[in-house]
Amino acid sequence: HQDLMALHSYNPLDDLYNHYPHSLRNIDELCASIVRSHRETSQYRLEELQALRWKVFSREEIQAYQSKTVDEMWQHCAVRLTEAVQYVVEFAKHIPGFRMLSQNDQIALLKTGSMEVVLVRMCRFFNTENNTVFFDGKFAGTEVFKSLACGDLIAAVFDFAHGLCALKLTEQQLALFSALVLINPDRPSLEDRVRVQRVHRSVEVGLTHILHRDNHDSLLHKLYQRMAVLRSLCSLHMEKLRWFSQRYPLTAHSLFPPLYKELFASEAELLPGAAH
Ligand SMILES: CCS(=O)(=O)c1ccc(CNC(=O)N2CC3(CCCC3)c3nc(-c4c(OC)ncnc4C4CC4)ccc32)cc1
Repeated sequence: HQDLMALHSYNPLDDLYNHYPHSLRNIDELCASIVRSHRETSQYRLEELQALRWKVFSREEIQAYQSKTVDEMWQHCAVRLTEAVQYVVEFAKHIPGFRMLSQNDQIALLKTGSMEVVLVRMCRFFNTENNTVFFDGKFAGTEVFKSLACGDLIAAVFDFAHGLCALKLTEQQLALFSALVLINPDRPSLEDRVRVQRVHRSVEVGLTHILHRDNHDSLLHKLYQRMAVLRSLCSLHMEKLRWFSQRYPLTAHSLFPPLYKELFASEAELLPGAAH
């Protein structure tokens, strides 16, 4: 019976605790710095969003959005997205190990990862009761984005936000999950994949540590499923972006400097210095 009990209560992290107590301190420090960085770069505080929770757009305001032309609405959204991406870049810079990567690897991770983290963060300002997302100062339903002519993409974004909200992640879990999404060793064109793998692994141990401490080990598997959905969402988005850029080359060229150049030219910097 005793063995059974021992077996039942076995947890891989116990090894970590017992054999490498010093690394436990490191894990706590790692988690603390990622959580601190998330809090300082989250763009909106949860209390602010809570206060605005029922501030939705009026019929007139929705009309105004819907009467924008396709490229006007894309431009408008691009400004909002670019703003959100800047906060994610700041978040990335404070993840222990991220700054040690080469400049090119930092850009390669941010090129695709920053959009994914924007989508992960969206669950912080998503109201599942009326299916609205905080956008442009109020909570918007899918109808606000009608003139983007990307109904399937917007529906997928809302579904993703719903799914992530359902997991009821704490800010700490969200911070570690965001870092895990960003530090992805499978990104294309990485120079030093092994180094990225090492940083990814440390963040993964941090997330496992947090989930174990919160007695929510089952969440890790669900978070990995969410990451797969995230990747498909972002490739759908890239498809739309290519379609949009072919149809409205001038807008795309003037408006999406960082991503446009990255999509259609050589390496352009996505880090804040170049984006302004
Ligand atoms: C990265 C800088 S860049 O390289 O210059 C760049 C790259 C791409 C684009 C065009 N895509 C775009 O604008 N998108 C796409 C998506 C919906 C699919 C994935 C995220 C999205 N979302 C929002 C958004 C929100 O942005 C902060 N906040 C709340 N809601 C929403 C909308 C419900 C989705 C607002 C714009 C927006 C623009 C600029």
